[in-house]
Amino acid sequence: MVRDRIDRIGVVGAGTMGSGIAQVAATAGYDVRMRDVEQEFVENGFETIRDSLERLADRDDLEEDPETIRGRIEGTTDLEAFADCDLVIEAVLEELDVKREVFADLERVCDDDVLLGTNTSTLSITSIAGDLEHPERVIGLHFMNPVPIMEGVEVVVGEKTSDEATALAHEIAEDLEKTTWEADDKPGFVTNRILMPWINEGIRAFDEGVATKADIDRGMELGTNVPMGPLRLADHIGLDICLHASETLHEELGDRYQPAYLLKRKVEAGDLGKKTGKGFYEYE
Ligand SMILES: NC(=O)c1ccc[n+]([C@@H]2O[C@H](COP(=O)([O-])OP(=O)(O)OC[C@H]3O[C@@H](n4cnc5c(N)ncnc54)[C@H](O)[C@@H]3O)[C@@H](O)[C@H]2O)c1
Repeated sequence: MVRDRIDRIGVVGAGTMGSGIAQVAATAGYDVRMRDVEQEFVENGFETIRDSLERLADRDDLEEDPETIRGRIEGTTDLEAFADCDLVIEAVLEELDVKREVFADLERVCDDDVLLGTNTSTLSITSIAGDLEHPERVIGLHFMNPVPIMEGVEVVVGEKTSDEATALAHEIAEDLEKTTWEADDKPGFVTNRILMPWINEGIRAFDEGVATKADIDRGMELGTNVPMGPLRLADHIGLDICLHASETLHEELGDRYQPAYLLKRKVEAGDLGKKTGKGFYEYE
């Protein structure tokens, strides 16, 4: 059984994705509790939300004023704040042990009929829910970055996820003005299974001198009608995140998912893409 009346949504993690999920939930009219481990991280999350709402308001993309939307989000470091949430979405670090711990805590604090979503990019939903008493209400709700802009949400169905939980996950995502597709709990789901080898091949093509980085990106943008070529997209995602996702897929799916050498070297050098000002390109 999962509760289908959702008034209050909990978000675990106030980082890039957690703050975005909190923002779209509040924009859709839900009360939101956004939790991180330190107050400073909660404040950073609010700053990201403030900037994003202001940009959307400047473009006339909001139906309410930013302050009203922002006022629906309560920031906290207290786990017990999730006790009266009707749905909780986890967006903490991409580490299986950390996520399993978060879900064990959520199972303790939340009622048994509360749907629990994870925003994992590559980890198995079945493993995340493995030790729980009620794994049937755990599902992948894989939002894309940046959450307020990207329309898609990948719904990932674990071995034990119930049909009822799956139907509710689609419904909620659509209520947040997103469009969903569904994937089985196989490594990388649809998106990262196909995206990560594409990015790695773009990096190898650059490393092996097939073309300049600008021409690799231009070739893929104009030649295949994607908005960003592989090197520019990797910089936007973060090269450390691409490497981590590629390593997880490599472990699960074998050699065809081996990360490119140059991706590893860039991460070792601390050139992580747009967020550090330098990846394959330089940023102001
Ligand atoms: N960044 C992306 O492009 C992207 C896209 C899709 C999915 N994801 C996935 O979303 C998840 C979050 O990624 P992110 O980029 O937002 O990471 P992030 O590092 O920006 O944020 C993670 C936040 O979680 C917090 N945290 C860690 N343990 C916690 C706990 N026990 N309770 C509460 N908060 C905790 C951290 O302090 C941090 O603020 C990951 O699983 C990632 O794979 C990321």
